[in-house]
Amino acid sequence: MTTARIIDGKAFAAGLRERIREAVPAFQKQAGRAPGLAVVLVGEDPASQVYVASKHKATIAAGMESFEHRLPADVAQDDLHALIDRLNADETVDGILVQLPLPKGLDEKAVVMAIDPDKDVDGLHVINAGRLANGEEALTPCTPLGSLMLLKDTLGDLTGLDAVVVGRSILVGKPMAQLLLAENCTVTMAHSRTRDLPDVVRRADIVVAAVGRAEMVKGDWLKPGAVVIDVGINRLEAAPGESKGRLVGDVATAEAMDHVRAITPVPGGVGPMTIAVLLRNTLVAASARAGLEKPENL
Ligand SMILES: Nc1nc(=O)c2c([nH]1)NC[C@@H]1CN(c3ccc(C(=O)N[C@@H](CCC(=O)O)C(=O)O)cc3)C=[N+]21
Repeated sequence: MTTARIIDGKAFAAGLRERIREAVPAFQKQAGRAPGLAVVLVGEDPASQVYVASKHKATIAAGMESFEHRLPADVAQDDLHALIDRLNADETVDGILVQLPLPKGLDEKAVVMAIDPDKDVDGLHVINAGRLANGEEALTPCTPLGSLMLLKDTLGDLTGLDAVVVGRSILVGKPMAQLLLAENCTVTMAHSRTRDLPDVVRRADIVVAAVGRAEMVKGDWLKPGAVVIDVGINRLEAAPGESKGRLVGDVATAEAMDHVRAITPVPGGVGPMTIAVLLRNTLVAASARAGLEKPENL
C-alpha cells in the first residue's frame, strides 16, 4: 500500500522562481540596475558544465544579470584569486559562486574564503556559517535552505519535532542541522560512525538524508508518518542496453513510500530547489548591498 505524498520540489522551485522574477523590478527601480550573479567554472567537467548552463538560464529568466567566467583546469591559484578580487570589487556583482569541486591541485577552501561574505550566495564562507550558528542574518547554503522550505510547506510549524540529519558536510548536513534547530526541532546529527543508525533514524519525525550513498536509508528505518527529504543525487551504473544509469537518492524511495507521510523524489525534489534558492540568495544579497529591505515571502 502506498499512501505517501510525493513532495514536488520542481513545482515549488518554479513558484519560488516566479516570486523572485516578480520581486526583481522593484529592486531594479530602486537600485538602478538588475541583481548580478557571477559564476566561476574552472575546468571542463561535463556535469559541472550542465549545472552552470542551467544556472545561467535560470538567472536570465529571473530578470537578473549573469556573468560567466571560465578558466582552464590548470589555472594558477593566484589567477583564480585575482578573478575573485575583481568580482568582489565589481559593484554590479551581488553574488559570486565558484562551481565545486575545483580540479585537483587548487585550494578550494582558500578560494571560498577569498569571496566577500556579503556576496557569498553559496553561504560557504566561515563568516556565514558563524552567522547562521549564532542566529544572525546570514547567506545560507542553497540546498539546506531549499530543503527547509519544502519541510515548512509540508508540515507548517516544525517546533518540537525530532529531526535526524544523516551526513555532516559543510555544504549540507551542518547548515541543515542549524536551520532545523532555529525552527525549534530537536536535532540529531548522524554520520558514518553513528552506532545503530537505523534505530536513530527510526526516532525521527523529519529525516534529511545527505550522505551521498545510493539508497542507503531503507524503508523499515523510517517511523510511520515521517517526512523525508532526500538530498542525494547518485547516478547508478548503466544497466545493459542503457546509455546512462538511473538517478537515485540516498533513500530507497519505493520502500520508503509504504512508511512515510511525505518524501522528496530524485530527480524532481531537492535538486531544483538548489538553483531557485541560489537566485533567492542573489536577490537577498543584492538588496542588502543596496541598503534595501529584504524582499518579502522569499
Ligand atoms: N558552488 C557550488 N554550489 C552548488 O550549489 C553546487 C556546486 N557548486 N557544484 C555542484 C552541485 C550540484 N548542484 C545541483 C544543482 C541542481 C541540481 C538539479 O536541479 N537536479 C535535478 C536534475 C538532475 C539531473 O537530471 O541530472 C533534480 O534533482 O531533479 C542538481 C545538483 C549544485 N551544486
